Amino acid sequence: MIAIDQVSKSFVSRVGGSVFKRGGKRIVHAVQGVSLHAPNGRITGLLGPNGAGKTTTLRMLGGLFAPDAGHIAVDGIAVAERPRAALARMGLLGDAHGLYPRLSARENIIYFGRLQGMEQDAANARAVELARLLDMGAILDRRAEGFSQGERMKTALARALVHDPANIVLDEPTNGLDVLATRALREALRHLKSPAGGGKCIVFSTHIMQEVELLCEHVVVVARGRSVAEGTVEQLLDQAGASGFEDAFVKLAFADAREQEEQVAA
Ligand SMILES: Nc1ncnc2c1ncn2[C@@H]1O[C@H](COP(=O)(O)OP(=O)(O)OP(=O)(O)O)[C@@H](O)[C@H]1O
Repeated sequence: MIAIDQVSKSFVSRVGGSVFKRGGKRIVHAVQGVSLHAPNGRITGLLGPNGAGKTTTLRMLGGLFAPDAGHIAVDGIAVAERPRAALARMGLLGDAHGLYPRLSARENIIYFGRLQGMEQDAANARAVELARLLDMGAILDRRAEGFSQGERMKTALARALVHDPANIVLDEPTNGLDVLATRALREALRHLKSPAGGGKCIVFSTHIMQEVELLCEHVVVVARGRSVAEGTVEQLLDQAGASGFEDAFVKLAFADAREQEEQVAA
C-alpha cells in the first residue's frame, strides 16, 4: 500500500547566461500538492501531461530526494524516516533502465536480488520464474548489450521484481514499446495485481490516456504539479461531463490554464 499525501518539491534552475556570464536563477515548482492512495490488489494510474510532476513524485516515493512538504509511506513505513525499509518493499521501474551491458539478463536480475539480500539460488530461481511471466526465455542468457527497447524494459522490470516486492511502481513503462510488448506488459501487471499474482499494489504513471483506460481501476490526474481529479475512468468522465476519456482528460488537466486564458482575454 502506498500513501502519498500533499507532497511538494521545488528546484532551483539556472536561466539565461552564456559561456562568459553566469545566468540568473529561477524556482521551478515541479510538484505542489500531489496526493495518491494506492491499495494492494489494484492498479492505480498517475496520469498527467508532460511536465505535470509525475516523475518528480515517483522519485520522492523512491527516496531519491525528500519532498519539501508532505508525507509518503509504503506499507505504513515513512520513506523520509526509514528509506531502506520502505525501498525494500518496493520494486521501482524508472525512466532510465540502466542495465549492466556486459551482464546477461539473468545476471542483471540475480545481481539486483543479491543487493536485496537474496541467496544466489533463490535469486536465480526467481529470475527463471520472472522470465516465464514476462516471456523473456529467449534473452535470459544473452548479454544486455544490444537489447531492444522492449527487451531492456522486460529485464529492468524483472530486476525490479526479483525480491517479490508487495508494491510495484512504474514510471511510463510503455515508452518505446510496440503493441505486442505493451500488451504483454499489461497482462503481466494484471496477473501481479490478481490474488494469484500476489495482490500487488501497482502504481503506473503515464501521459497516455488509452493505457489508463485499459489498465487502471483508479486514476489520479495530475497537472502543473497538483492532483486535480481522481476516481475510476467512469467517475472522471462524469466529473468532466465528457463522453470520451480524451475530452475528460483535457478538461480536467487543462481547466486552470483555460480559465487563466479566459481571464486574460476578458
Ligand atoms: N532537477 C530539476 N531541476 C529543475 N527542474 C526540474 C527538475 N526535475 C524536474 N523539473 C521540472 O519539474 C517539472 C515536472 O517534471 P517531471 O519530470 O516531474 O514531469 P513529468 O510529469 O514526469 O513529465 P513527462 O511526462 O514529460 O516526463 C518540469 O517542469 C521539469 O522541467
